[in-house]
Amino acid sequence: MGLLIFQFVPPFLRHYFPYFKNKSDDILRNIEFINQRMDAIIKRRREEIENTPLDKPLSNDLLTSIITANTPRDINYNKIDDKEVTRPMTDSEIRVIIFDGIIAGTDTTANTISFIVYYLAHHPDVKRKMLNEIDRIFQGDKTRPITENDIHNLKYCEAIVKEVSRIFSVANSFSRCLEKPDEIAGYQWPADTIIRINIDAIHNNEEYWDEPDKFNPDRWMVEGFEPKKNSFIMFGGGLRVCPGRKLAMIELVCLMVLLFRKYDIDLIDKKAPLKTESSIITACTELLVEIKLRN
Ligand code: HEM
Repeated sequence: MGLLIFQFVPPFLRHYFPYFKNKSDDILRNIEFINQRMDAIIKRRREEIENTPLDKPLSNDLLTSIITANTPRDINYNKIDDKEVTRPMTDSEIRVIIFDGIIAGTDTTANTISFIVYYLAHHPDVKRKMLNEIDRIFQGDKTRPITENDIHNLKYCEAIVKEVSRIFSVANSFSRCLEKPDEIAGYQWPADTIIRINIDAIHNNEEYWDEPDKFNPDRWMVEGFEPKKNSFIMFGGGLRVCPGRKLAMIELVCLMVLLFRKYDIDLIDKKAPLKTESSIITACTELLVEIKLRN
């Protein structure tokens, strides 16, 4: 709603029509609150970094990496000779990056894991195969940290993430604006036309996918399999492709391991349809599950 009101409701209505004014004022107050909180967090971390001697390690997290980028703490410091590209980032730039990550990277992964749980419950053969992979790699150890090597070996888990996202993508569309007039699908379009690219339609198109309606993670396991160009766009594509795609994949595969190596998760009601609501993303509105410790 926040995004939509500023995109579609003209400033006059937002400034003078009480219904829209109250809504937009509310959102602006929330943004102000979030900005202040984030600025305080950034300031505190900057101070911690500045108070840590150069030869002592820093904590290994995104905020620290962004603050130290292009400073002597950065392993790539001085490797590029362009002063504008290589200056450290200001607090407001850092805030925007972190905010973008929270906005774009929270609901997307959270809803995708819900869809994964739903599809696994409906495909016991796939779930069994996934558990075999997890048990083979972790040998029944339910607590050891997941390593980078494990992530590379969890191929079937990755195939499940891709297949769930192909058949039920959390991002249902994304947009592009034409810079100049162009022909698309046999029609002429003027410059500045906004095109919405329908991810679901492309992921379910028979021209690109064999049996598109079939939930089949094994299609991703075939040696050398690559989807046709631009036919798998869960993360968009081109210059504006999702910058969090690798992080998202790692998060989702790790979450699958953390949940399923320790717990048996099933749906309370297998006959209930997946309840969702679609706007900018498709969100899961309810998923009742039963969680038991695995033997
Ligand atoms: C399952 C998880 C995710 C999905 C399905 C997803 C999907 C997408 C899609 C479809 C786009 C539009 C790309 C385009 O226009 O070509 C996008 C953009 C973006 N995503 Fe993600 N995303 C996910 C997770 C994340 C995470 C974890 C982060 C960061 C922590 C992130 C940050 C962003 C940002 C900042 C953009 C805007 C990029 C731009 O406009 O240049 N996303 N994402």
